[in-house]
Amino acid sequence: MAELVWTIAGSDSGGGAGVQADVKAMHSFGVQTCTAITALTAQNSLAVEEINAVSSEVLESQLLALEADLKAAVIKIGMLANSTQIQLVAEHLAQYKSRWDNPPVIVFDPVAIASSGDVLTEEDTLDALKKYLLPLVDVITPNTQETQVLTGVYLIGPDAVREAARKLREFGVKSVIIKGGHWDYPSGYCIDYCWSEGEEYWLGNEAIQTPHSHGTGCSFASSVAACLAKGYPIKDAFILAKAYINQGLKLAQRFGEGRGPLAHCGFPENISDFPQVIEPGSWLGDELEFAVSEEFNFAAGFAPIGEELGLYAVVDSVDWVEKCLAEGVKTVQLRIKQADHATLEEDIQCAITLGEKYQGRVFINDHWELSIRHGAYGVHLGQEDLDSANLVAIQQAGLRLGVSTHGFYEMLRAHNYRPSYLAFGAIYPTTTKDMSGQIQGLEKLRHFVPLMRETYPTVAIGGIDLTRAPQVAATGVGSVAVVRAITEAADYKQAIIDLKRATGES
Ligand SMILES: Cc1ncc(COP(=O)(O)OP(=O)(O)O)c(N)n1
Ligand SMILES: Cc1ncsc1CCOP(=O)(O)O
Ligand SMILES: [Mg+2]
Repeated sequence: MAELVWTIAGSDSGGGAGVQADVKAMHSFGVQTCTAITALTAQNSLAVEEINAVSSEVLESQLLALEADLKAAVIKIGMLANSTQIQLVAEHLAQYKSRWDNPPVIVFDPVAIASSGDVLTEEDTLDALKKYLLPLVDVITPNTQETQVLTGVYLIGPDAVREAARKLREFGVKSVIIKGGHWDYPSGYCIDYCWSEGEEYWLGNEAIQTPHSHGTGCSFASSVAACLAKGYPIKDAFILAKAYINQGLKLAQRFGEGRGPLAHCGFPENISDFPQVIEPGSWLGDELEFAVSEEFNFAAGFAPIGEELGLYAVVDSVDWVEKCLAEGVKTVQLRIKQADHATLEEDIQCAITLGEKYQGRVFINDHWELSIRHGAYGVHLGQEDLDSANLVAIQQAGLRLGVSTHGFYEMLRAHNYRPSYLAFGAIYPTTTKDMSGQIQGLEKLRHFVPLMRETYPTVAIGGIDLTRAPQVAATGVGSVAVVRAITEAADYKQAIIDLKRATGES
């Protein structure tokens, strides 16, 4: 069943912004949308001619109808025409938050100023917003101007952006996304910022030059809302919304004499529409004056593998490495997690030698220094390891690098390093490792694979067994990685034959 999202916003008769944009963007991400209209604006591509706020009764009748029967997972709020509407909506939201079994996530796009420059709200709304609405908001998505109006902070650089986000949190907002479409810092780039649960995320890409950008703010917030309803973490909702806007700006057309609307073209499927995850030490990171740690040793472009990895056995002993290689598994990982494993170096050395003997690809999990020392085929690293491992040394030693990713943000972060392969996980719940909160499912895997398979061999891992293997392989992923499906099989030799057949390898 599709997830339900409401938009409480104004109607744009020109069709480019407001609820019209919201419904299109939400549809692109596959959620069901309900609407509560706050105002009927008379506008076209040139200007907002008139704003007719609906009465409190009309607005409330819509909310009452929806709350009685169509409760939302996420509620996106756009234009609220006056302080009476702000209070009314806030009262309802407060009730939903306290009374619903599953309280809705509130995404607020503080539509203060339309892209044509017309002010869409009455002047006394600012105080009402701060007093009644902001304390209920989970995610706020202001643009540069709106941020400045709400916080009084002029966005002259990254520290000012952080300071503005801190001020917004003081109003009670939980997470903040500040859109950089009008920021132009560094010149010619569009930089966006997200703060959530103590973490900050920066995304950037070259600004897309088009006059046809009407409705980008509404569409961005609606994309975030839809992705949150779909269960994506905020960092993934952030990057997907950004990719959606980039895609829509590239394909936007003129309608009328003024600014045309953003194009709505479905779930973003082209890697070139995704922004860069900005990290310390990158060019954009330097431009934004990100602090670089002493251990920093960025490297990108690791030795290629040249083909898909096929059935991939992830095992915890040399004995299992040999058993899998001997049965014709072409990719095997030695994953020893005990810190005090007495024979660690010896085992790694043996696994590497076995890989050479059977002409298989043996990856070593975590232990990159020993992998370099003994000339492993490759190493597999997690996201955290990317901060601490000596990537330059791994690259210079010619080792292949596999990187774990859990979602779109991590996938785009890993892409900065141009590794030898990308792993997506965990696809299903697993007892092998605590992956709580990181289960991706098949639907997300279906989106990851086409984005990356032209550039990298791709691997799916987590909870995959013989019954699930065919549907995982059907996503087009190049490799299925398993632990228990081999090591806990009644007959591991038969399991290897069956898994290979189920994934189309033989
Ligand atoms: C093929 C493959 N994919 C993902 C992982 C997980 O690696 P990592 O994130 O480093 O976690 P640990 O395995 O170290 O717990 C993997 N090992 N192999
Ligand atoms: C190491 C790892 N990384 C993500 S899930 C996982 C474990 C997969 O094990 P299993 O195949 O037994 O579910
Ligand atoms: Mg690891």
